[in-house]
Amino acid sequence: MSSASGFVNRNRKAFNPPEAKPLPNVKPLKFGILGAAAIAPDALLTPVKSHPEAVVHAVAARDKARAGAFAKKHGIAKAYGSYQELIDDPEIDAIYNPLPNGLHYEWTMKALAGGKHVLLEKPCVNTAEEARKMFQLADAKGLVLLEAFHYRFHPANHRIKAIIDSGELGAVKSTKTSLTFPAGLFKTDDIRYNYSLGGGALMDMGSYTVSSMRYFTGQNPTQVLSAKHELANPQIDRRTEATFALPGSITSTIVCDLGMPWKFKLIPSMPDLNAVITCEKGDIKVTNYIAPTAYHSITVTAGGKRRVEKAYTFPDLGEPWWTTYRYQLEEFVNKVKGRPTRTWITAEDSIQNMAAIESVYAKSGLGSRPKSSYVPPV
Ligand SMILES: NC(=O)C1=CN([C@@H]2O[C@H](COP(=O)(O)OP(=O)(O)OC[C@H]3O[C@@H](n4cnc5c(N)ncnc54)[C@H](OP(=O)(O)O)[C@@H]3O)[C@@H](O)[C@H]2O)C=CC1
Ligand SMILES: O=C1OC[C@@H](O)[C@H](O)[C@H]1O
Repeated sequence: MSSASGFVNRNRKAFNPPEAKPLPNVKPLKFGILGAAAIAPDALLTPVKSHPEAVVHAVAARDKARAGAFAKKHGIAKAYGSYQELIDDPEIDAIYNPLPNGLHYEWTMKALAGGKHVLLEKPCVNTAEEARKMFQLADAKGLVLLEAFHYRFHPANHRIKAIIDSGELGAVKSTKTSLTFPAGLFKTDDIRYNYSLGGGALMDMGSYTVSSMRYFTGQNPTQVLSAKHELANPQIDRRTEATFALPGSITSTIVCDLGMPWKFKLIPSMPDLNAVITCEKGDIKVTNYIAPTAYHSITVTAGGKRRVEKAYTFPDLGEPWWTTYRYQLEEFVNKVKGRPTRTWITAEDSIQNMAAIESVYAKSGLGSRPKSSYVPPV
């Protein structure tokens, strides 16, 4: 297939996937969604269509009419006017939590207390301490809790990691992971610009740049060497650039931006969705590690030679049109059903990611996003 027709076919099917037939004699995993959030269609509603063992059974919104309209639009059986009512629905097995970051802790704790598995949007909470408490509760209850770092589940990112781990290029010396978008994508009243809801570029786009830095190097940072923000308001970073020291004399740079100013106020700046991993004997340049289904390239340069790789499927799993979210759903269902998973984001991984994010805010002086005021019952 030519790369142009491959691009068109992949992206057409990614948004309109062929529908899977339910498996005979298998009880599907029933999801409930907290909030009629903008990300829910891409992250869960479309992926479940091609999964034979998952359905979205209910949605809750603070306003019942909003939940009803969302349910009607997406063919969801039930709509609730409060999040707790949905958690209390005995038919629901798993909660998808795409609430603003500052509400992740409270509603994930409540969902776990209600005996539900949770697929939780990134970043998992506002602080590492809250992350630890949440994963402790999941563990104590024997429930699955996954921070939805969907990019990790895609074969392209597995391939990058495999090239690094093969030793072909020698030890990693430095990395740069970026995620920047031009101004105009998010309005000024967006949750991302709201401090009390856990906003900030580093929390939003930056959580991926920190996560991918930690994934590609296989290390947690030991020190923040520099942290620089451009502010949208006194507490909110519109852009963050930071450098870290990691074990093995690795230096890593992250760059994230919620809205880069347009050039001459006329030309939108190009998004940067790229990663560069520089090793002793060569380097890997990745375009679009974050949504590789759309397109991506993995360019490996070593010993005067250059090759370009792509990976849309695993040899034994996936379709070229499977999105990162579809691969993630596959593993979430596997985990809940007690089957082996090839990719997982562990509790410690999520906790360390939050710790690294907080360390940047501490270095710059901007400070961590506020802890939740929710106190779980003893
Ligand atoms: N995995 C991914 O690719 C992406 C993940 N995300 C993550 O998903 C989460 C939601 O992002 P997104 O869908 O863009 O956000 P939205 O603003 O579209 O949705 C957030 C939802 O939170 C609910 N909510 C509850 N309390 C508040 C409040 N005080 N203010 C505003 N909303 C409130 C609203 O639900 P209600 O319907 O009840 O009013 C709303 O639907 C974030 O954690 C973000 O980081 C976002 C985009 C991409
Ligand atoms: O998770 C996300 O991924 C894509 C971005 O557009 C968005 O801001 C972010 O929340």
